[in-house]
Amino acid sequence: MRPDASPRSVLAARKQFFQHGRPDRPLDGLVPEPILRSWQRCAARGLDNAALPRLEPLTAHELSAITERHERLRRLCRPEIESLYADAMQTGCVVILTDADGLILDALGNADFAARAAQVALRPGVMWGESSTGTNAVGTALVEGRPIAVHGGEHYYDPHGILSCSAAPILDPYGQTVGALDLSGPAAVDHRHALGLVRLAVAQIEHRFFDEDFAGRRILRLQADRALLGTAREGVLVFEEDRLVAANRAGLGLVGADWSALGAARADELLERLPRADGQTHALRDGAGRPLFCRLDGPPPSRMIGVLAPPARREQGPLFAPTEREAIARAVRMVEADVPVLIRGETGTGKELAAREIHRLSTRAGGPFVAVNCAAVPETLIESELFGYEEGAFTGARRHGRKGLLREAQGGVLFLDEIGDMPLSLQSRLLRVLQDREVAPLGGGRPVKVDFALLCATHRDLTALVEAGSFRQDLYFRIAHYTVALPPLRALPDRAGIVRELWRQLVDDERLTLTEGCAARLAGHGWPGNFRQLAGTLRALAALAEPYRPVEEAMLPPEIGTAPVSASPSASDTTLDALTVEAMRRTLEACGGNVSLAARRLGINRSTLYRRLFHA
Ligand SMILES: Nc1ncnc2c1ncn2[C@@H]1O[C@H](COP(=O)(O)OP(=O)(O)OP(=O)(O)O)[C@@H](O)[C@H]1O
Repeated sequence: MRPDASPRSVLAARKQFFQHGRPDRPLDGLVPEPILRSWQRCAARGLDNAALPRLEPLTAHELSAITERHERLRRLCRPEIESLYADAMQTGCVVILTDADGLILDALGNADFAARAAQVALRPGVMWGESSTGTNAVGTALVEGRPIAVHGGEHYYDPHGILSCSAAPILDPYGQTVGALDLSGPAAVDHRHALGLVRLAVAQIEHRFFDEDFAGRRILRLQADRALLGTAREGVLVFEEDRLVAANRAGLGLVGADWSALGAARADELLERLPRADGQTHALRDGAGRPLFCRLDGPPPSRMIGVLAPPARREQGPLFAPTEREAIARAVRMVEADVPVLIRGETGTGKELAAREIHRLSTRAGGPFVAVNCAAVPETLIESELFGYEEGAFTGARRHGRKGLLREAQGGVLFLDEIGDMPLSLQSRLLRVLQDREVAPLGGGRPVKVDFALLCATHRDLTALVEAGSFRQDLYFRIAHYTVALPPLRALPDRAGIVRELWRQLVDDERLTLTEGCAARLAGHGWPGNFRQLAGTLRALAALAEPYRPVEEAMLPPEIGTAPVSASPSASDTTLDALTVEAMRRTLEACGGNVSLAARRLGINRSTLYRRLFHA
């Protein structure tokens, strides 16, 4: 128990506040100010302290969807949770991580106390926001926006008097609250170091956000105490084109600024100068003349001031989860052994990208990759396209005939996309080619030996097509020896991570970023069009975004992420469409009507841009 608020004074305060019904009267310092403010907020909401709080725990399914949305937060917090866990085990506590609303995502720690804590619903899936659960460390820290300890009777609800809790909000580098970390134990035990431990852990977690989001960028680390530079207690400020774009609380405090300085304050308004980016400690003064120790990490000076550094080369390439990567690696071995591979997955799940990846990783990488979309080529042309023809084979045939795509894939990979749409007659011809390993062009030419690896893809259920008689069973057996099944985006773990990584890959401007909340909402959406649809939306958001103003949830169509993750296309798709067209218009305007330039910026074809804007 904290020395400055004895159980007796808290009891007296409760009596005065709850029994004598004097919520507006100061309690003469019987409880700390933030606790009194919180009691007053709760009383104003009509919460009854003597009753049990109304709890509506999430179902296991809902909880798992929400924890998945917060995968990045959980990942970045894991090392601190684990080290606090060791402490919690010894002191009979639990470590708790919540989202920004106070919903418990994880609770780890001493089993005895965890069982008692569960009696007051201190467990995953339960909301500990102040408006529902009264004064408590998590909820009140989130409302007050700072670390807070709530001991025993300081909790609003009587049954929570068995708890002693210390919590601190976790902020991202843009000042957005993304969650809270809490250490809770029995009220009877003295946990005087708990708040300090939680504070330190949160400072470390917030540093980790910087390490991940701003690796290789201009990060200024600062402290008034030289010995604290390089520790979790150092301040952090990030500058872009000499303007402050991200910070932690300590960093802002040290230069006398607040969150409104982001995107607005220039380096020379906050500090006498920026030190050289040499990783050395420099002594300088802040804007008000107070001494500080600073270290600037990041790109060399010539790229630092005034000029936006050219974007660092990003890690490109498809995003596949470990399971799919393993399936692709096995597919490569199949290809080496001349076994055809079938790639299955809904539209936009990356079937063609997977096929290209298999080609890239195989010993056929030096050979061609020939892709044919069996659904897109007219039935009348597909035979000649694939098998080629001799000169004069039919009216309109090219003078010297045509080799055909099967022969063009010689030494490489032939990728037959939408194989389920291949006409039956051609299926027989393809089967013969696969058996004989030779192609006879239309018009009676001599058969030619072919050597290609076959990859096929489909979003359809080929076995159902076989049963319906529209797909040959023998061809099915021939092409489906080994199958790579690509899951829909909504079934993948760490979708927030995927959203961020795809954003990094698609948006060639590091000044444009997404807030945590925005990434989480995007991650929670169902995306019936999978990666293709998500990529389109991210491009649209990027076109609407402003430098140094992270894209916030408010910029998303309201339906995104609020509907449960489901397979069915939702009404949001029409809004997404509108958002896309709006983004196209704005980009075209920004490019002075230059369609080619606008299309390049959006990463789409000119023809697509024309079609969407002028023939909508
Ligand atoms: N794993 C991935 N990582 C990154 N981007 C992806 C991934 N999968 C798909 N995409 C994006 O989605 C677009 C569509 O991918 P792709 O054509 O490979 O999908 P598909 O499953 O073959 O689609 P369809 O069935 O409609 O032909 C790509 O251009 C790319 O922008």
